[in-house]
This record gives sequence, C-alpha cells and structure tokens, in this order.
Amino acid sequence: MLVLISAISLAACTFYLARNVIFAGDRIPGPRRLPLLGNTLQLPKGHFWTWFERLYHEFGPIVSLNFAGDDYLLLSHPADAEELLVKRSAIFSGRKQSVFGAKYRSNNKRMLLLPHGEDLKKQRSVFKLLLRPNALLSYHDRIEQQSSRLLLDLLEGPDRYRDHLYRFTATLIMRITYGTGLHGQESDLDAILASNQSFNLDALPGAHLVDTFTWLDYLPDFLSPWRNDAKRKHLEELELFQRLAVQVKERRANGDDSESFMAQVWDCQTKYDLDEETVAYLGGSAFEAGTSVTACLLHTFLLACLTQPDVVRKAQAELDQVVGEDVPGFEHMSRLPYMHAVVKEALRWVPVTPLAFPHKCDVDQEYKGIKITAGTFIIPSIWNMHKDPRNFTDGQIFDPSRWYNPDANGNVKESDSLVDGHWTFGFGRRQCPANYLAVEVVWAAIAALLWAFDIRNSKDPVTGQPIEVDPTTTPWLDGVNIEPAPFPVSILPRTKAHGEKIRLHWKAVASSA
Ligand code: HEM
Repeated sequence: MLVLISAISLAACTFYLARNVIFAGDRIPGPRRLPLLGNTLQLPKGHFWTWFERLYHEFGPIVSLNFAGDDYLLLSHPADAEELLVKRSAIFSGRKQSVFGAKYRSNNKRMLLLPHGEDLKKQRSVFKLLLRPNALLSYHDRIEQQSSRLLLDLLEGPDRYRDHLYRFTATLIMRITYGTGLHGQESDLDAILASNQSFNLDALPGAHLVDTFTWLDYLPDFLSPWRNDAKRKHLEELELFQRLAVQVKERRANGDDSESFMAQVWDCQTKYDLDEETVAYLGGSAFEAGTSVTACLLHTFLLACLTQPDVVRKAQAELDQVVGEDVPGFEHMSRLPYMHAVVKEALRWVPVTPLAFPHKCDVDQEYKGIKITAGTFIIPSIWNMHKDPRNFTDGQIFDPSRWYNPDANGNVKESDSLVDGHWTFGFGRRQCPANYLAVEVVWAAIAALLWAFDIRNSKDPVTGQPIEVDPTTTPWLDGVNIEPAPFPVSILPRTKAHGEKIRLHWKAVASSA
C-alpha cells in the first residue's frame, strides 16, 4: 500500500512541477506560484475579496491563480463574466466535485454543488418555477408578519440586533419552505441551522485533505475515518430534510391546502421526475442557501445607515409621506421610489457574496487569445465589479441617488427591477435561483426598519460622544457570505407612537404567524 501511495504522490508531484514550473512561461498574468502549492500560501487568512481587489489592480481584469493544483481565473470586468459565464454558460456552469461535501455528505443531491447536467437543470427549473415573481404573492403575508416580529424583537432588545436578524431570516425561510404548521418547529429550526453551519465549515477550501488529494478516496474505509464522518452527516441531514418534507406531504393529504415551497415541490414531483431524496434536498437547499446570506446583507445595511444619516432621513421622509402611520407593506412598494433606490444600493454597496461561488469550465475554451483548459475554475469578483469606477462612480460610498429614477408620476418605473443593474446574484445558469424572493424579503425588512427606527451611532456612556464606526477599518466576518463583526449602533423607535404601533401591529398579525 505504501509503495502505491508513494508512486501516486510522485506522479502527482511530477505533474504539478511540469505544469507550474517548467511550462510557466506563457501564463496569463498573476502572482508567482510555488511548485505544488501554487498560490495557496499567499491566500490571506480572511478578507479574500480585498486580496482579489489588489490582484485586479496589479495584474488586470483576468488573473491566473493556482490553489493546490487547481487552476483558477479571477474575473473583474463584467463584460468578461457576461461572455464566459452567461453567453457560454453551457460550458462554464460546473462546480468543483468535492469528495467530502458533494459526493459523500450530499450524495450528489445538493444544488449548490451539483455539476452542470440534467440533475442541476431539474432542480433549478423547480426553483425558478416556484419562486418566479408572480408566484411570490402567496408569501407576502409571511414576509410582512416576520418583518413585524423583527421590529418587535429590535424594540425589546436592540443590543441583540444580529441575533434578531438571523432569527428573522431563518424563521421566515423555514415558513416559506415548509409552511407554518410544523410540529416542534423551534427545535427543527435549531437542527436545520446546526446542519447548515456544519455544512458551511465542511465546504471551506482546505477543510478536508481528500478534496486536495482526491486519490485519498481510493483508500479503504479503515484508513479513511473522514468518509464515515461525511456519510454520517449525510444520513443525519437527510433524515431531517425528509422528515420536514414528509410532514408537508401528510398535511396536504389531510386537507391542509396552505401554500409552501415544499407543498408545490410535491405537486411537481412527477412532472420533473424527482426522487424522494432530491425532494428533501430541495427544501434543505432553500433553507441553507437563503438564511445566512439575507441576514448578512441586512446586517451590512445597518452599517450603511451609520455612514449616511442623510439617506436614512430622506427615506423616512418618503415613508412618512406615502405610508404615514402604518407599517409599510408590499402595497406601498411601487409608490416608494427612494426606498427602491436604497434597497438596490444595499444590494450593491457590499455584495454579500463578494466572489459568488466558483464556476467550473467543462470543455477547453479560447477567449481573448487565452487558452482556458477544462477543469479551470472561474471566480467572478462581484466586489471588484461593484467598486470599479468604470461601473459605479465613488463605489465605496453608499449612495442610493445613483439608482433614483422614478417615472413621470413619481412612482417606481415598471421596468426598474431590484434584481437588475448589479451582479449581486451571480451569473448565468448558476445565478441565484431565488433572486426575486430575496429582493422582496430585503425590501420588506429595510422598509420596516427605516419606518420604525432611528439607526444612529451609539454614544460613549462616559463622554456622551458618538462612537464612530468606519466600514473600511471595521472587522468583517467572512466565509462565502460576508458581514461586519457586530458594531455599536443605536436602534431606537423614531417616536413613542412608532413604538406603540410596533406592538399593536405584531399583536394584530401574530395569530396568523
Ligand atoms: C440577498 C439575498 C441573496 C443573495 C445576495 C444571493 C446570492 C447568491 C449568489 C451570488 C449565488 C451564486 C451564484 C453563482 O454561482 O454565480 C447564489 C446561489 C444560490 N442561492 Fe442565493 N442569494 C440570496 C438569497 C437566496 C435565497 C433566499 C435562497 C433560497 C430561498 C437562495 C438560494 C440559492 C441557491 C439554491 C443557490 C445555488 C444555485 C446553484 O448553484 O445553481 N438564495 N445566491
């Protein structure tokens, strides 16, 4: 066995050296690589997106990188991403087939990790069909109810604002996915959040050696404890996702006709030929892909409010004029053009998934004289695109006026969609399949927050001076999604009447929540 491992290692070393050292002459611009490790050791410990921003400025819009044997291209110009990831999306829509995460932990059912092919097409078609804009109306009451609960939580415990944001998105997406009548919903919510968290850790680059040295997968079980670990996690999450999905099916069989994403997935099971495991993972994917990203975005929006108090005041003036004493709801949406611009800017300012999720190239390609070999991963830096002055003037400033463009009657233009004009939702056949739902949730939460609260710098208890928070120096928590580390912020009801209205509103909607 040792002889076999040594032989495979030697072959791998020779291959890496040949590619990375001997034939290094005609490379696409990029930082120097080490034999075998490529650029792996240069990766910063965190804040990857800022390192990629420096690479863009140093090497240009297409940068070549290599991490532990895998080739990557970093794209920073939207035109290149559009050409490769959108126009050539039949070729550039693969994902890395991680042994631990995709093969064993997900049994090749988790949409985010699926290769480009029939299974992906089916799962995405279901998502796109069930979350298309006019199918979202049935979720409006749930979104408004949970926004109301968010206001109450913030009123009663403003210091725990980050917990409230996560609770808001998790409960809401759980209810959109599985409906509102689940038994033991709180403990299931905790279980699904825990599973989500453990998957995020397993998906981090370098988390499992077998994803760098895939030949380790040929070793027998007794030499590969990681395999049992991955299979155990798969069985645990499958049991959870299946139990939640089956509850919805049984409720439906007993005459409950309330709408949920999962109820509709069951309805189209035959049409799309979905096996039961795929049905279960569709629900799990919705929950896990949608919860943390939306909370991170709202958290970052609070930081934006501190940098631009005038924007907060302007949005509140519009709300007061159009909505008055009510908590804003979707019926006000088209009459709030400044709010529309604020939400669009919140999607742009700090793209919450700054590097999207790498797309794999499945067939050798040529582009602008560059040879892109099959197996290369493409990282579209949404961050670089959103900060580039060619695309957005003063991109570091949170400035909704760049989007403000009402129609002749002072309403939101019908053609002006919240999902257009930026690249926050990624590209081509891997673009976020829930983008229309996501923007409605973000809109409802931001409109409610601005209507209810003054969001300002906290004051130092000793000096009484505002505690300044600078987004360029504040620490950021990063993974695939990014958010600021919790920062001091004062979230207080705008008036006593707003506080009272928040309580009354929650009382009115709580029974149906
Ligand atoms: C503001 C909120 C959100 C943002 C900014 C966002 C952004 C993204 C991005 C950038 C990707 C990767 C795109 C690419 O690879 O090119 C993605 C994928 C995905 N998102 Fe979202 N997302 C959000 C909310 C949601 C929600 C609420 C759900 C589900 C209910 C969801 C479900 C998914 C799924 C399933 C994928 C994987 C798609 C695939 O690999 O084919 N997202 N999202």
